Amino acid sequence: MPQYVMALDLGTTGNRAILFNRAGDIVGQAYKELTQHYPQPGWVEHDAMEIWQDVQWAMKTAIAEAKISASDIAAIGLTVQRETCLLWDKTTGEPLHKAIVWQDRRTADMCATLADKKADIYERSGLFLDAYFSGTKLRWLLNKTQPANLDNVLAGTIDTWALWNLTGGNVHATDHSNASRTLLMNLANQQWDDTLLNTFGIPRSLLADIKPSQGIFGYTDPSILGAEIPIAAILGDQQAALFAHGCDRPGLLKCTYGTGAFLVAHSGKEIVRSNNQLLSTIGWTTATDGGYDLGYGLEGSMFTAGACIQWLRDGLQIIDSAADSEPLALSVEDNGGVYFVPALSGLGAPHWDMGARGAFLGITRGATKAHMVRAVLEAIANQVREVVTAINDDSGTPITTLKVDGGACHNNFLMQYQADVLGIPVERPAVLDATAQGSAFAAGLAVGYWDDYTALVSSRKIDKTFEPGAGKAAAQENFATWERAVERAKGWIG
Ligand SMILES: Nc1ncnc2c1ncn2[C@@H]1O[C@H](COP(=O)(O)OP(=O)(O)O)[C@@H](O)[C@H]1O
Ligand SMILES: O=P(O)(O)OC[C@H](O)CO
Repeated sequence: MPQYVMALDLGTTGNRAILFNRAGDIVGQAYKELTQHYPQPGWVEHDAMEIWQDVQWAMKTAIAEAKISASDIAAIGLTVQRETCLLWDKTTGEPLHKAIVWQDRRTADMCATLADKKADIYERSGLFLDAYFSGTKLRWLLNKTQPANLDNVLAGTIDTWALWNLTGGNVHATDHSNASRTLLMNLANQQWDDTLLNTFGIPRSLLADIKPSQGIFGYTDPSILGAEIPIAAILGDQQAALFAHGCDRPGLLKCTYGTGAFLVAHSGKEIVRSNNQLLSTIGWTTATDGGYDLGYGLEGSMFTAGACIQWLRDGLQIIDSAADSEPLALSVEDNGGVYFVPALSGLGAPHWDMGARGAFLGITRGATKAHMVRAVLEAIANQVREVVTAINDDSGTPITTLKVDGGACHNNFLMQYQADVLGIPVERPAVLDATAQGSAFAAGLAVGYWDDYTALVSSRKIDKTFEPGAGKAAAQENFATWERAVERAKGWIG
């Protein structure tokens, strides 16, 4: 009997495969960072072939590390960076162009031309008219590549691309949580919406079938791993983390600090609309005999979190590794008056300003790289505070603890400052890969490998709870000054 569940976590920064045993422990994993392409300012692309090659490498390496065989795997859960999308030729399997990443701003002008449709788009999709989402990206790709024969073309987000390849080109599908990020799905009936398809000029024939997040999507082609393994869950990575944290009802929320930071609250079985510029989205859906169960979410999407740290490492080259940011930030008493606005891809929630750009303010002759690194880490937490304030206002019940996960949560300085600036405890789990864990849990539950969701998520261990401490007053002051810096950076372009 198969003894493991595999998660495939295809994030913006990198792709990983993780094997979980029945106790929910990790028994093998493999990770490869993904090449980021920046062909022009504000543009970000991924090579979809590189993603698929890295997925195959990660699966095989994790299996080898765990010393198991593919037939020991009961199910695969797939979770992905959302909104990033591509077109490919189904006869050759070749992408027509690099995938356009969610952070990419190239379609900001296209969004401006659709401004009169903004209210209708929000009403139908729950999303704002912003270059972040897939709708305008797919239109840009069609304009650019001008496919001669649309019958041979398929479109998809990264889950759809990976699923199509995993199944040997047999299944062209996505799940409700990923589809809800495209600007093309009607949030109320969970189908592709003809008016939205018209607005963005996307032929329906290019799009994947939308299926429940938890349920069988297909089986791996035996030529890949030597076994036919069911792909039994697909979720957007933020929704997968929501699932892992046990946030399955209103009042429960989490924040994931990966490339971006995403605060998502479960909002129940009805669509909840925000008064504070948060998105309405799908949490996840679960296949049932006659259809599916459905849960919605409210989301504050912050485009740049760990990505700022990657930029300090690769762009400015003032740190050697992401982990170096912690001792550097702690090497100075405070930020020395330096503030950073993390608008490297514009600003998401709660500002939704595609024209904002990143900024350092308050630099004097005494500023050092330690002050700048500290300012960047503080900025990541300050933007989370803005979104927590928005969620608190929408729900009317202030949150009392923040559950967190994601790569940047390794940073103790960031977590402590987050607790200080929020004035509430921040709870960090032992397994920070909650996105992978959530997709594994969802897949394992779908095939009966596990049978009790509540028991499973309750068995997760907490690594550390960061309580607001001596830095609380200073953090509150910092936040007030930082808000002024944000105002200066808004509307910089256009
Ligand atoms: N110790 C650290 N301090 C701050 N940021 C970190 C640290 N370790 C990793 N990161 C950041 O976390 C991000 C990777 O996290 P991950 O959850 O894997 O992201 P994704 O799912 O977006 O690929 C990178 O952007 C990296 O810069
Ligand atoms: O790659 P991540 O984990 O930062 O997540 C990306 C989001 O899904 C974008 O919406």
